[in-house]
Amino acid sequence: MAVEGLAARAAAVGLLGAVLGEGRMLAEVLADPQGPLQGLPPAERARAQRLTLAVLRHVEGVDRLLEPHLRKAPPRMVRDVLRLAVVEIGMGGAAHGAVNAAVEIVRRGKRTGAYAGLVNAVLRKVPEAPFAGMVPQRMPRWLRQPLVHAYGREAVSAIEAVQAGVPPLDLTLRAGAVAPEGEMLPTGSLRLEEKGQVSALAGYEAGGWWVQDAAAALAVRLLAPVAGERVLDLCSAPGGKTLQIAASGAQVVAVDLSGARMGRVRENLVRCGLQAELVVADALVWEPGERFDAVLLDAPCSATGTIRRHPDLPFVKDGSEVEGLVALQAALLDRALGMVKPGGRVVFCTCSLLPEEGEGQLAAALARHPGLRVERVEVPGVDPAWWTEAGGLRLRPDLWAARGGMDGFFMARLEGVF
Ligand SMILES: C[S@@+](CC[C@H](N)C(=O)[O-])C[C@H]1O[C@@H](n2cnc3c(N)ncnc32)[C@H](O)[C@@H]1O
Repeated sequence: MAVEGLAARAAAVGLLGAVLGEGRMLAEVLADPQGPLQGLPPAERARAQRLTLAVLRHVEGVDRLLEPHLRKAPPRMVRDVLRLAVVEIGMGGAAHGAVNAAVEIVRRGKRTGAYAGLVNAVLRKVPEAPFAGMVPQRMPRWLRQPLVHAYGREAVSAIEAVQAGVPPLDLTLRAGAVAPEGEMLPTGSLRLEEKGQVSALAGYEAGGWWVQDAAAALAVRLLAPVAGERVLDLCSAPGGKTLQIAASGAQVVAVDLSGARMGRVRENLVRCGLQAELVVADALVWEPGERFDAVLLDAPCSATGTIRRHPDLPFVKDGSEVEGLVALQAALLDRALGMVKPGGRVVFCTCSLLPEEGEGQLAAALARHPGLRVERVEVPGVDPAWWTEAGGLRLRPDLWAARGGMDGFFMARLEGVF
């Protein structure tokens, strides 16, 4: 019997195995030509990816629901098949289609055929609306604990509730851009609920907009580049902020360590008809040969502010990289401060929720550089409550929760004598 959507579901199970079983980041698996998506047409690839993300957003609750029906732990692949079917039903999919596909995938598996009956029996016991009353998935302890300490239990639960949902798609627009229908956010980003294929959206070819989370778009607003200025974009790939700076009319020099990621900056610039000088280099050693009017440093970080878009992160990372990242961010910030003209400004930002990669970095930089000061400038649409006492912007997924939230970021504008 042919089961509709079997290939996409089987691929989703493969993706889940790579993330949950092998600890690989989803982006890396998706880009792997030998990965589970190989040979699938674009629509099926998109479906497999959508299903995988949905499962990763609900693993904890779904496992709790399955637990009473499993006398002993089934093989990992069988568990992922069960998780996928429950999530599909939870998302409103037809139960019979999800169950048939689950049974078929297990039946066809090399060592799982004997579990087909169990899968069928367990899934028949799943309630019609399995997500009802399900507690949002908690972040892992290494991350949750410092966040509870920084923001309180209630805020962390609110962050987790936002992370359980499918995030909207935010676009950054150039003046006069042809853009799809959406909600204009107070900060100027356009928010779409219904996404489909990005390249099929109105105005994509014309290049008047690009995808960038509303929170991410605020870093360049804080930098406020103006036409004719020389602006350095350190750690620039894949280039959302490079495009934004270039669109202001400033001359951008964009630096990134990764040649492959810089390729994406180039593609984005071409599509949008914008220009920037691209340099593939290590910002820790690169010498610009000039000083800039303004510098943006979007430093590498734990990316813990982006879990709603990357729900694989909590399953793959264990926090062990954070200490090294904090040291790297401080070193990059000192480099950035040395590349700006007297009287210029530096914006430091990270897409992290961890204070040590944000508020802590700011405090440490002020202690290292007594001539440095934090400038709190007017950014349209920014709620005054988002500013920290020290003058940084702390953005969290639970801000604008009813609208779908925003990525977690910390950003601060530094001026003075460096
Ligand atoms: C948070 S991402 C930047 C996102 C980018 N600014 C944007 O808006 O699309 C951090 C980037 O830092 C780059 N990076 C990491 N270490 C670096 C270094 N030592 N020098 C230059 N770039 C580095 C990474 O390759 C990565 O592309």
